[in-house]
Amino acid sequence: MKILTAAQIAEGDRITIERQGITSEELMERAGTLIFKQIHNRLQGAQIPVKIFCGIGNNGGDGLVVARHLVQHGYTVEVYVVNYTDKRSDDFLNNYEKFKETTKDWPQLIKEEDGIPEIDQGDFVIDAIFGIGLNRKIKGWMCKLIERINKSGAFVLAIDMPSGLFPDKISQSDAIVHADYTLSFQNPKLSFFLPDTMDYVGEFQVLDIAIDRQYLAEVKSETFLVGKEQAKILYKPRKPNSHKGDYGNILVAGGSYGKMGSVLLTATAAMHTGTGLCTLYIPESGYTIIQTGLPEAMVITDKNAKILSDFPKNFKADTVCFGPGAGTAEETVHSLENFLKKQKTPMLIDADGLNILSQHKGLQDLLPENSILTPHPGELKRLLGKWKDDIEKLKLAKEFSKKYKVIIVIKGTHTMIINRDEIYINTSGNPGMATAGSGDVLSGVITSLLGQKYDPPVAAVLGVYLHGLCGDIIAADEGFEGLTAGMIAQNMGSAFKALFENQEIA
Ligand SMILES: NC(=O)C1=CN([C@@H]2O[C@H](COP(=O)(O)OP(=O)(O)OC[C@H]3O[C@@H](n4cnc5c(N)ncnc54)[C@H](O)[C@@H]3O)[C@@H](O)[C@H]2O)[C@H](O)CC1
Ligand SMILES: [K+]
Repeated sequence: MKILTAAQIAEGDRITIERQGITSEELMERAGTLIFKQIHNRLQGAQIPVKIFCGIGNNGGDGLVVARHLVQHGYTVEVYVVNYTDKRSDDFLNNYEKFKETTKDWPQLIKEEDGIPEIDQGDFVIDAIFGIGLNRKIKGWMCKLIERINKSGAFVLAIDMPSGLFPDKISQSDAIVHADYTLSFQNPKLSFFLPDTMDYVGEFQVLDIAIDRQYLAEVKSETFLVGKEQAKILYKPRKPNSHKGDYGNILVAGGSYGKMGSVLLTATAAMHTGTGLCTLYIPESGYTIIQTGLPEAMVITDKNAKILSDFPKNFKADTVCFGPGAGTAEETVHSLENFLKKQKTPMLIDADGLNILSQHKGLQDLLPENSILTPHPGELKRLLGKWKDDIEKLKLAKEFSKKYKVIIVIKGTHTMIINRDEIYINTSGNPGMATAGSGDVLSGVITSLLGQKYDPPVAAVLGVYLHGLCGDIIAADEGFEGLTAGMIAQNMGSAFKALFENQEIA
C-alpha cells in the first residue's frame, strides 16, 4: 500500500469528488459516517459521556458529522468547537448548520483558555481538531486544551490523525494529542510508523472512504507499506526438479571468542530459510561450537583462534554475510577489506561489519553494488552521523543509499528498507523480537534469500517481512517474553507457510 503526502491526499479528495459526481460535503458525510459506525459498533449504545472537540476546518467537519449521528442515536454528547479563528471551511459550516438543525443543540465555542471544559477519566474524547491540514505549530490556549486532553486519562479517539501531528514531518512542539486509537482515512500516514511519532497514534485502523481507485493506482509514491499481500507476490516457489545448487551457496563470516552464538544463529536462520549450502568462516575456537550446533553447515576456520584476521582463499560463494559477532579488531578490519575486494556480487553487512565501515569510511567505496546493510539505530548513527529527527534520518539514509548504491535496512518496530529514494515500511513483528540475536537471525534470512537469487531489494523486503511474521507466529504461542532469536531461526519455515494462509496471526 502506498503512503501519500498531505498534498496527494487532498488531490485524491478533489479527483474523487469530480469523478464520482459528488459534493465535498457528501464525501465528508461518507467519511464521518464510517467513523460513527465504528464507534457505534463498539459502544453499542453505552451511555459513556462523549466529548467531541472539533476544529474549524474539514477535520472539524468530520467531527460534526460524527457528533450528529451520535446524538441521533441517543448518545450523551458534548460538542465543542475549537474556535481559534473565524476562517471556517465551507464544509465545516454546512455541518455546523446541519448539526444545529437536526439536534436542536448548539455546540459550545471555545475561544480562550477559560472555555476549556473539565475532562474526566471516564469520558470518551473524540479529537477532530486538526487532520492533514496542520501546517504550523499549535500555539496559545490550544496547547492547554491538548494538555488537558492528554492529562485527563480519558480514552481518546483521533479522527484521521492525532491533532498536532503532521502526516510527514516532525513537529517541534509537544502540543500533540496522545490518542489511544486513530481512525484514519484511506491511507495511513508516514508519521504512524516513525519512532519519533508512532506513540501518539495508538492503535490505528484505516477506513476505506472509496477514494477514486484509478487515482490511487496511478499516484506516484516512493513510500510503501509491506503487509502479507505485498510480501506474498515476492515469493518464488521451489521447483520440483531442483537440487541444492539451485538454492545458493552462502558464506557467513563472523564470530569471535565469546560471541560465536551470533554466527550460529545467522547460519541456522539461513538454513531454515531454504539455503542450499552454507559455509561459516569463523575464528578457530568456534569450530566445535558450529559443527555441533549446526551439522548441516560446513566450517572454514581462520588461523586466529579468537577473531577473524583473514579470508578464505580459493572459496567461491554466491553471497556473503559479514559481521555478526565479529568485533572490530585491526585484524578483522583487514579481513573485511579482503572480503570487499573479492566479493563482486551483492553481499550483506551487519553488526560489527557496519561498525568497521563507520570507523574506516574508505572501505565504503568497496561495497559491491546493491549490497545490503542492516543497522540498528546505534549502528546507523555511527554510519550516517547524527540526525535531528526521523525525517532527516530517512533523508540521510536515502543519500547514503544513492551514493554507495546500497540498500539499507533500518531495524526497529517498523523496520524500513531504503533503496535509493524508495522506502518500504514493514508491518510484521512484535515487541518480543526486541531480544538478543534477533538481528543476527534477520541477516541469515536475508542472506539466504540473496543466495537464492532474489533481487537484493526483494530479498531485503521479503526477508524483513518473513522474519517479523515468524516472530508473530511464535509470540502467539509463547508470548512476547518467551520469544528468543533461536526460536525465530528454527521456525522460519512456519513463516513461509503462513504467507499463504488466510488467518491473521497474533
Ligand atoms: N482525506 C480525505 O479523503 C478526506 C479528508 N477529510 C478531512 O479533512 C481533513 C483535512 O481538512 P483541512 O480543512 O484541509 O485541514 P484541517 O482540518 O486539518 O485544518 C484546518 C485548517 O487549520 C489551519 N491550521 C493549520 N495548522 C494550524 C495551526 N497550527 N494553528 C492554527 N490553524 C492551523 C489551516 O488553515 C487548515 O486548513 C482531513 O484530515 C480529514 O479529516 C474529509 O472530510 C473527508 C475526505
Ligand atoms: K484529529
